[in-house]
Amino acid sequence: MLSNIKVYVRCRARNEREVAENAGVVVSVPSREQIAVCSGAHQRTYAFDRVFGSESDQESVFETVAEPMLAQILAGYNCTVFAYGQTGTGKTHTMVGALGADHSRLPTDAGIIPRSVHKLFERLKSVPDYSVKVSFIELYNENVRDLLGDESRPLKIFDDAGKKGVLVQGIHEVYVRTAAEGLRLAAQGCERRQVAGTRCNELSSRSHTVFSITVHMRTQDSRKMGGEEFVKVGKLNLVDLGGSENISRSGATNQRAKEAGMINQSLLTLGRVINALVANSPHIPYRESKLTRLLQDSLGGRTCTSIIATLSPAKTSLEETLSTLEYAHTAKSIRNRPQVNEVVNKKTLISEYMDEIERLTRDLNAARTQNGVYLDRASYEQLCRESESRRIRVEELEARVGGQQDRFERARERIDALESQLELEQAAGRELAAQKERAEGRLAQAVAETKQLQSVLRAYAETSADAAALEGQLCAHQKQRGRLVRALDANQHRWEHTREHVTAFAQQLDGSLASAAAATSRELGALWGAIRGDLEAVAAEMSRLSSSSVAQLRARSVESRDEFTSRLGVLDGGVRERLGAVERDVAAAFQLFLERLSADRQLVATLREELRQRDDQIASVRSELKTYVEEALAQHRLVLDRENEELVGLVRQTVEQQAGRQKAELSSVEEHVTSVLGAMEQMHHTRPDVLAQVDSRLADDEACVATQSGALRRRLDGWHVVEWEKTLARFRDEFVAWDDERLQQVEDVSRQLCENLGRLEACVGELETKFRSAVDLRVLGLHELQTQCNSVLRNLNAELDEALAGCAGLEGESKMQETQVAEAMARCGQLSSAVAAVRDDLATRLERLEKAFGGEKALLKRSWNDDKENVLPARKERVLGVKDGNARSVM
Ligand SMILES: Nc1ncnc2c1ncn2[C@@H]1O[C@H](COP(=O)(O)OP(=O)(O)OP(=O)(O)O)[C@@H](O)[C@H]1O
Repeated sequence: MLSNIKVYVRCRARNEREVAENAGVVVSVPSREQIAVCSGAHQRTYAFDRVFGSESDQESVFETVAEPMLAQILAGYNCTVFAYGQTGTGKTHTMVGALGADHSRLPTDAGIIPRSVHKLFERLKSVPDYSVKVSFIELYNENVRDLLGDESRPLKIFDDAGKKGVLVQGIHEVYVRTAAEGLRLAAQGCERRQVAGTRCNELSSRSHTVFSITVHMRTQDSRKMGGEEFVKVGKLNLVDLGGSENISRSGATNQRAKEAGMINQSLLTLGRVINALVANSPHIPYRESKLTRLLQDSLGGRTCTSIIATLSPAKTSLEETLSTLEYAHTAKSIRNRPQVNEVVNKKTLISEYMDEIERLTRDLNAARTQNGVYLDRASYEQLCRESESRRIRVEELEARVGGQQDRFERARERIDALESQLELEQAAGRELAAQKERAEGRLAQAVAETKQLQSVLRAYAETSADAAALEGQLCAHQKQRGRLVRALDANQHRWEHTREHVTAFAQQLDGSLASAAAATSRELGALWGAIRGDLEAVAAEMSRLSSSSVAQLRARSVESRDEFTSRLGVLDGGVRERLGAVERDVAAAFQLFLERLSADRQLVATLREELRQRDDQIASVRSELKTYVEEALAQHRLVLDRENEELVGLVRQTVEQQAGRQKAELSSVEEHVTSVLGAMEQMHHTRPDVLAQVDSRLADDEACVATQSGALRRRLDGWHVVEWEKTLARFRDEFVAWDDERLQQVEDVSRQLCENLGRLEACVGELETKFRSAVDLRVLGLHELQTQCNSVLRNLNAELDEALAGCAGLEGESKMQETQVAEAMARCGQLSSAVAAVRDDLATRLERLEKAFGGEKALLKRSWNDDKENVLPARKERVLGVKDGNARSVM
C-alpha cells in the first residue's frame, strides 16, 4: 500500500546570536498544521502534517513523530526519521538532544534517539523473546565511518540483492540488553562524531549520521503460521543530516568549507532524488551520493518515512527558511510502499545453520589438508570480527579507565580547588579574626571608657558625702554672702536715711540761718526804727530847744550814742551768741555725721573683708573639690587600667582558644584532605597496575586462545566430522563462556574502579560538606560574636549616654551654682561700687554743703564785719550828723 511520507516542521526560537543582531522574526505558526513566512510584503503559508513552534518540547515532538513508528517496528516494518534543515536550526537537538550522564534515565531535553531506545525497551517487555542491536555510522566527506567500531577504516556500501536493500559492509552492530546500554552507545557515537564550531553553530555537525536500531522478535502465530515459530525483524533508522550551509554567509574556509561543500552536495542529490520521486521519473539518482544510497529504501522504498524540517524564525535566515520549506513541501509528495520484513521461520533457520555447518566443514577440510590452522574466509572474518570486538571492548574499557582517570583528575582538581578555597576561607577567617580582634579592641576601648565613666560616676557617688559637705559649705558661704548682701542693702538703706537726715539737717540749718537772718534784720529794723524815732525825737526836741540846751542835747546824744552802742553791743553779743550756737549745732551735726560715716566705712570694710574671705573660702572649696575629683579619677583610672588589662587578657585568651579550636578543625580537615589525596595518589599509582592486570589478563586470554586453538588443532587430528561438530559446538560454548567470564572479570575490575571512584567522590563530597559546615559554623560563630559585641556595645553606649547625661546634669548644676555665685559676686561688686558711689556722692555733697556753709558763714561774717566796719559807723555818723543838725536848728 502506497503512503505519503510524513513531513513535520519544527521552528526554534531566536538564538543568542540572532537576538544580539536584533534579527526580526518572519515565521509564524497560525495553526498546528500551518506555517507562514513573511517575505517582504508577501506572506507564504505552507501546510504540513504538523508544525512545531518554539514552545513545543522534545517530548511532544517524539510523541508525534517517532512514537507511532515504534508500533510499526514491532510489527516488522522498517522506519526512518530524518531531520533536515539549515545549519544551527536544531536537527541534532531534535534527533539526539541531551543524553545525560545516567543513561538509565531520560533527561528532559532528550531527543528522538534516546527516547526511542527507552520507549522501545518499554514496549519489548511484552515480547517474550527478542534481541536488539544498534549501529551508528556517519557519512563524513563521502566516507562511511563506523562510530561504534573502527572509525579509521571507511565502510563500504553495497546492494543486498537478496534482501533488496543496501548493506554497509563490516558495520559494527552491537547487541544491547537494556535501554541504558543503547544510550551509552549513542553517547559514545556522538562523542566520536565530527563536529566543529562555525559562525552559525558552536557545535555544528560536519557529517550525516544514521543511528539504527534492529529488533528481532521470536513470535508464534498459530492462526497464520500453523503454530510455527518465526522471527520478526523491524528496524528504525534515525538520521541526523548535516546542515545546509551558505558558505559565503557562514564564512567557512579550508576544512570547514570542504565539509560544507560535501554536505551541500549530498543534500543537493537528496533534493534531486526527492524531485525525481515526486515527478515519478523513471530514473532516480540514488547512486549519485552515498547519502541517497543509504536512504534509498527510506525514500520511495519499503520504509515508513518521516522528515522533520528545522527552521530558524529570524529574518536573516529567510532565504534558507524558504528553501527548506520548499524542499520539505516537495518531499510531502513522495510516496513509499511500506512492507513488513520477511519473517524467518524454523526451516530457514535450519538451512542457515546447515550453511554454517558447511562453512565449518570447509574450514575442517582446509585444516586437514594444510599445516597450521586454516579457516575459510567467512570463519576467518568472523574470528577477526570477534577479535576486533574484543579489541574494541578493551579500547572501551581503556576509554572507561581513561574516563575514570579524567574523573580522578577532576576530583583532584576539585580537591585542589577546595584546598585553595580552604586557603581563601582560612585567609578570610584570619581576616575575620583580625576584624574580630579590632572589634574586640574597640569594644575593650569602649568598655574601658565606659568603666572609666562608671568609676568617675562611682567616684562622684563615693565622694558625694564630701561633695555634699563641700556643697553645704558652699551653701553656707552663699548664705553668708546673702547675709552680707543684705547687710550691704541695709547699709545702703542707712546711707539713704543718713542722706535724708543730712538733707533735713541742711534744710533745718537753712531755716535756722534764715530765721536768724530774719530775726537779726527784724532786730536791726526795730533798732533802726527806735534810732530813727530817737533821732526824730531828738530833732524835734532840738528844733524846740535852744542852743543852750544843745549841750544838754549833746550830752543826751552822747548818752544815746552810748546807749545805742551798748545796745548794739548787746545785739552783737546776741547775734554772736546765736551764730556760735548755730556753729556749735553744725559742728555737732557734722561730728555726728562724720561718726556715722566712719562707722559705715568700717562696716563696709568689714563686709568687704568678709566677702573676700567668703570668696577665698569658695575658691579653696572649689580647688579642694577639683583636687579631690582629680585624685578620685586618677585612682579609678588605675583601677580601670588594671581591669582593662584583665579584660584584654581574657578576650585574647578567648580568641586564642577559638583560633586554636579552628586551627584544630582546619588541621583535621587538612589531614582528611591529605589522607584522601594520599588515597587518590595511591589509586593513581595502582591504576597502571590495574591496567597491567587487565593487560596481563588479556595476555592470559590470548595465551588461552592460543592454547585452546593448539588443543583444538590436536583434537582435530583424527576426529570424525560429527565429533568435530560436537566438539566445535562445545568449544564455541566454552569459548563464549570463557569470553564471558573474562569480560565479567574486566567488568568487575572496572566496577571496582567505579566503586572506588564512587567512594572517593563520596569522600570528597563528605569532605566538602564537612568543610562547608565548618566554614558555616565559623561564620555563624563570628556572626553570633558580632551580634553579642553589637549588643554589648549598644548596652555600653546606652550606659555611656546615661552616664554622660548624669555628668551633664551635674556639670549643669555645678555651672548653675557657679553662675549663681558669680552673679552674687557680681551683685556684691555692684553693691559695693554702688555703696562707694553713694559714699562718694555723700562725701561730695557734704563737701559741697561744708563749702556752701563755710562760704555763707564767711559771707555772713564778711557782711557782718562790713556792716560793723562801714555801714554802722556811716549810719552812726549819719545819725550823729542828723542829731547835730537838729541840735543846731534847735539852737
Ligand atoms: N527547539 C530548540 N529548543 C531549544 N534549543 C534549540 C532548539 N533547536 C536548537 N536549539 C539549540 O540551538 C543550537 C544549535 O542546534 P543544533 O546543533 O541542534 O543545530 P543543527 O541544526 O544540528 O546544526 P548543524 O547542522 O550545524 O549541526 C544548540 O545549542 C541547540 O541546543
